[in-house]
Amino acid sequence: MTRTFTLRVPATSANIGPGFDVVGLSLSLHLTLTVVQPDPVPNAPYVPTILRYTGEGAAEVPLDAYKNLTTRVALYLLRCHGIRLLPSGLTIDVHNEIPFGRGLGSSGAAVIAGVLLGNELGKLNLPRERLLDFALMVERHPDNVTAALVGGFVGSYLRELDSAATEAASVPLSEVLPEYPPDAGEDWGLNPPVPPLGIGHFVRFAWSESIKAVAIIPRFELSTATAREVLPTSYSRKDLVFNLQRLAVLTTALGQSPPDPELIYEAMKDRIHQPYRKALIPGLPEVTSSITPSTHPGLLGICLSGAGPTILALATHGFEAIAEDARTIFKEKGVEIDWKLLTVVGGCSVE
Ligand SMILES: Nc1ncnc2c1ncn2[C@@H]1O[C@H](COP(=O)(O)OP(=O)(O)O)[C@@H](O)[C@H]1O
Ligand SMILES: N[C@@H](CCOP(=O)(O)O)C(=O)O
Repeated sequence: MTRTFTLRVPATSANIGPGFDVVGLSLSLHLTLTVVQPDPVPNAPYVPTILRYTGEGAAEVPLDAYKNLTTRVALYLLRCHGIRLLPSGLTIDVHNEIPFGRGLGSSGAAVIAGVLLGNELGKLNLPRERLLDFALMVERHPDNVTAALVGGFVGSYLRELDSAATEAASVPLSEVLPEYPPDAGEDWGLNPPVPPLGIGHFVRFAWSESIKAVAIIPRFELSTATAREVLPTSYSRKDLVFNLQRLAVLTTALGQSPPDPELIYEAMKDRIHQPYRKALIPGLPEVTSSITPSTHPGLLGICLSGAGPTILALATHGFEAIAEDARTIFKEKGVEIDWKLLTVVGGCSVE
């Protein structure tokens, strides 16, 4: 019997100021895949996957299943379980609400969609902790993928691995997700790098229902890879302590009702990544320093979303004033924006 299922994965905002590569928040924009898997017909020729795509990124995303990030991740999972190809005759309709390269976790969502897809197609029944291991072999910082997988306000760390496991987890991405032609020989896909067990660990923090997220989204893309290249490889003790102090407070402060703007605004400041990324995002320091709880009642805190260029303002009210004033500041720097009022949502689903 033909099988149809739907995968839904939320957008995420990583870091929330001081929690670089540590915390993430799942937000109400989704990547949705509707998958139709026909019954296998014995001895019939292999029918390649049809991938259709609407919404954000539709003009640029590859529709070849061997080039598209989501289907490549699904294939990686399948290859690790002895299945060399996607099932014959598969049709995947993708609708995407998450803008590409804006710091809202589009690639993390695509990777989580890929592990869910592989898990379903291969009937692997892997628990979500194991799905996270596979996702982490592709997206190597845990903040986005963990929040997209489990939902809510999430903190995560990568376990210290022994030297063999470290080596296994450090293989180049090109070996995890090789691009290859659909007519590759019978030997293709044997011995993919299987992830070590239990790479990522996470915990969900409380989240105050009254807090909404204003995503102020510049109309330009900034790849996460580029925004990571500008970061230093070491930091001063002063800057590390600055972030650790704030992160410790923030993880509890955002779950309190009513949330305290005095505490949160300061706790969302960062010295580990935002100062280095300002050269890539004209207007970033001006927006984050001039929109404050005293100038904008309802604002709790403001930070770069993920690697940017989106700015995330957490607030209980006054959303439009926050976003329109950010628009004015960005405009002075020659940057046009769109903004969206988002809520914190649950993690991915399979139906
Ligand atoms: N739904 C998707 N399907 C396929 N590829 C995707 C999808 N979403 C994102 N990507 C890939 O990820 C890239 C963006 O990733 P990245 O630079 O990490 O930015 P982001 O902050 O949006 O995650 C896109 O340019 C595209 O190559
Ligand atoms: N911690 C990462 C988060 C990247 O998030 P994205 O949504 O921009 O992919 C970083 O800051 O580099």
